[in-house]
Amino acid sequence: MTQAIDVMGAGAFGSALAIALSRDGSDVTLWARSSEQVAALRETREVARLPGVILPKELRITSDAGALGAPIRLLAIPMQALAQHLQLLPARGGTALVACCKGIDLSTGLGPTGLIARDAPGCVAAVLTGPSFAADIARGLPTALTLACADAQAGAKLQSALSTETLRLYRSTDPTGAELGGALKNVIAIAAGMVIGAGLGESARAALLTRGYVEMQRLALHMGARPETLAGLSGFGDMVLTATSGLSRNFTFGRALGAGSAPSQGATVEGRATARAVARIAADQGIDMPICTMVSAVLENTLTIEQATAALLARDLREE
Ligand SMILES: NC(=O)c1ccc[n+]([C@@H]2O[C@H](COP(=O)([O-])OP(=O)(O)OC[C@H]3O[C@@H](n4cnc5c(N)ncnc54)[C@H](O)[C@@H]3O)[C@@H](O)[C@H]2O)c1
Ligand SMILES: O=P(O)(O)OC[C@H](O)CO
Repeated sequence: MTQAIDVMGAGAFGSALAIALSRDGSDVTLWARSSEQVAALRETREVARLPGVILPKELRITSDAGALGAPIRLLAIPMQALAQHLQLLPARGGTALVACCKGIDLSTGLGPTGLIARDAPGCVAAVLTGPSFAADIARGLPTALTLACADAQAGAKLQSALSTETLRLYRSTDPTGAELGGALKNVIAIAAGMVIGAGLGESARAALLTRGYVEMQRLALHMGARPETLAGLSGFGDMVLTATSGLSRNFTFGRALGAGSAPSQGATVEGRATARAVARIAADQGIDMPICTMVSAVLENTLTIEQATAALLARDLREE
């Protein structure tokens, strides 16, 4: 049976997922925010953020939320826009809302499934996350992601509906761990970019990733996540991709800051807001998160990268 899926957000990731699922035979509707964007997409079938990629002709494109109604809705919009989006464009009860964004909401400290539970209580909350560049998914390159949903039965159905020949989903019943891994790795990727941009070397990056991963685990476990989730695709896997690739917006943002040059404007760099949210949570709840806190301080201009590096190196010596 053909599966109907709505994808909200016609940026890089939403478009890539819509393309992959449509090619796989699902009945996909891609929702974009403005009628101008819809008109351009319908006319050219090209996505500005995915150069060279053409939208399949079967894929419907709309800005009319009234035209949506599939039992599965993917939410591929920036994290800080999710709360408002859920309130302005509610889904009918029973819809599976699959968050595809990575971050922590600044005003509430909630992750995407927490916001869905709060703002769409009659819906199923799930998160799709893990190491993947939109361009790779759109090109049909092999990719593995985590589909996490607290309801095991609903999660298994989503895993099956959203997997394709090249997009392989592993399921988890730990959305807290999956979404925190995806959020925190962006902060670590910014830090890794700063290290490389500032010329501190590959050894320093390896040390930072290892200690950054300890911080990811520390915060996530404090929030009730399972350690194996952090060790999986959504945590360790995505940290490796994002903190080592020049294709990552978070890494390249940090690298530009480290090199003392201006980061490119207009890119969705989720780790910026997440760093602030994490620094706040760490201070409020007394969780030791030195790297994330330093990233936040550098972004707030209260520390330079040199000062942050010196402060991290001067911490008390400890057991690993
Ligand atoms: N691009 C990737 O490779 C990739 C991979 C995995 C996950 N993600 C995640 O997907 C999410 C979206 O990233 P992206 O790469 O598609 O970003 P993008 O900048 O390419 O697109 C974002 C989309 O959200 C829309 N949008 C912005 N503000 C909005 C609002 N207030 N209400 C509704 N829609 C709004 C924009 O119009 C745009 O269509 C992020 O959380 C990102 O971490 C991206
Ligand atoms: O370009 P980034 O840094 O937002 O990373 C994209 C994805 O999250 C990588 O998994």
